[in-house]
Amino acid sequence: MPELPEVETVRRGLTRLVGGATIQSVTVLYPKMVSPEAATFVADLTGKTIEKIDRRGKYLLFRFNGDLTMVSHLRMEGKYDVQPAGSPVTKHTHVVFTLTDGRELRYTDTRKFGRMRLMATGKETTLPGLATMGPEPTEATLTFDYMKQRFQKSKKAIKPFLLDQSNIAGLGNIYVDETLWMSRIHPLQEVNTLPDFQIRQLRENIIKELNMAILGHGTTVHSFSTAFGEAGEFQNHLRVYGRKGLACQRCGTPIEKTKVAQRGTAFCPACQKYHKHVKQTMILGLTGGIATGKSTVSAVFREFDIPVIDADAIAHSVLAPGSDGVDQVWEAFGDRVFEAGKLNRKALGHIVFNDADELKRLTDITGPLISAAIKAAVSTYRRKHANLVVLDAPTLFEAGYAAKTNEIMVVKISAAQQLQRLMARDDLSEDQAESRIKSQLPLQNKIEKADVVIDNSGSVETTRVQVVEWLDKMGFIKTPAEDSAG
Ligand SMILES: CC(C)(COP(=O)(O)OP(=O)(O)OC[C@H]1O[C@@H](n2cnc3c(N)ncnc32)[C@H](O)[C@@H]1O)[C@@H](O)C(=O)NCCC(=O)NCCS
Ligand SMILES: Nc1ncnc2c1ncn2[C@@H]1O[C@H](COP(=O)(O)OP(=O)(O)OP(=O)(O)O)[C@@H](O)[C@H]1O
Repeated sequence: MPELPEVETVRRGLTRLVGGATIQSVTVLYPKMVSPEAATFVADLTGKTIEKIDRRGKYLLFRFNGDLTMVSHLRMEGKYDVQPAGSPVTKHTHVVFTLTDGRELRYTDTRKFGRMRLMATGKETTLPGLATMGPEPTEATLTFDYMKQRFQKSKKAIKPFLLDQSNIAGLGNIYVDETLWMSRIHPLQEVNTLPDFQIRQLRENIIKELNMAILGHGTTVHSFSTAFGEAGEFQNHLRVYGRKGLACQRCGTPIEKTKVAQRGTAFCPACQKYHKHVKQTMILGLTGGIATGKSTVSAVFREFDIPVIDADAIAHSVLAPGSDGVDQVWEAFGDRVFEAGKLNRKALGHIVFNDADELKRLTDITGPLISAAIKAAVSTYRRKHANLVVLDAPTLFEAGYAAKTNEIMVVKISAAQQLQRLMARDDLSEDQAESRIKSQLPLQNKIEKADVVIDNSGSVETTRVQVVEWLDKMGFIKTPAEDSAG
């Protein structure tokens, strides 16, 4: 069934094709499809000009001169196309608008579920579907305050809640699954258990995703085509819908498919966990390539008193003198990485960053220790009711921490800058720096998985501004009034 992006794609196409065209005659081949009854429908439209085509939710609103509006809903399979007059119609063509310029605007619908209603302009807002319709998902119309007060009142599962057009206009099965995946929300999560940060994420993801889908001319998974008879392209960008059994593009876990409110529902069981109780603390994963600027970004969070869990520091502590980790490293690597009984990190680094098997041998030891320490730190901050905790981890994706976060921020710089900053900071040769960079997942790969990308190729201050903007957008910067109110 066409959702908002597909209907908007049709609206844009039709505006180009028939905006300004005048109707010479109308043939109704399936009278049940139109109202008022066919003879009046035809008489009222004859001689009228299509001044504009609007959209509200999944409804098309054809505006004619004489203050007439035709409300058209495509339902499951409805399609408009424009053909030269007299060319053969199909058995599924139900309404033909002959234009004065020798073309025909035709409506076809294999399922015959679509409807067209002609009425005085302005009256359409009283139609059952339109009268109760929720806000359009745009920056200006779908506000956080609206969502918050609406969400507080509902104990429904989020999936059917979002499909209900009276809450938010335009979403259907595909984009609900996509935006829930983007926001790490389980489709069965009760709406009133969502913390503020998830409402903000969901709001932003709905607006972003629908805009992207419009730019991609909609999604064709079944039969949708544009007014030009072409398939959409956005099906190539879907992350969960239609991907059952395939790896989650964020964490690698196979996507599952289940039924929620009678609708097929795809989700990632690792990224979209169901929570019995509200999880108030947002975990922001912060990553990038080596020396791209994670610590520089972390410093901004610390400036706002936001706790940062530093995976590198934890990695150091699990290999501290006398630790179990060091014993295990000695058993695995032997004396060659020890000097006077002390672990020689540089020597170990030299081995592991030049040989993937050796790196795996090391991370098989350090991985579980680091992971347990991160888990303990997160639990501590949750108990303290922190609103936001940053997990700064260079190997966030490689080590499998991505599914444990609510959002991922990637810090990027150009390849040349990365090499130069790494060589300068760690006093490495070009070869040494390159082999460290190569031992990590390519930066571009991380950027593709990111929810937000911080560009650190300019000054530190330019980077700071981007981080502060994110904090502000997510509601983590309190105004002085909010602060004094506690
Ligand atoms: C090999 C070790 C001893 C080298 O120590 P050294 O003091 O020279 O470097 P340091 O620990 O400060 O790491 C520097 C940078 O190397 C990169 N790096 C470290 N470990 C890895 C890894 N497993 N995979 C890819 N890159 C890594 C990161 O970008 C990190 O910021 C050390 O990096 C280590 O113990 N690595 C394994 C632990 C780990 O996976 N750490 C990452 C934390 S999530
Ligand atoms: N915007 C910037 N302009 C110039 N130099 C910068 C900028 N941001 C960071 N640097 C420098 O680049 C180097 C790497 O930055 P930083 O230490 O923040 O990276 P990192 O991603 O935390 O590194 P690692 O992967 O080792 O943890 C440092 O020497 C830092 O001072």
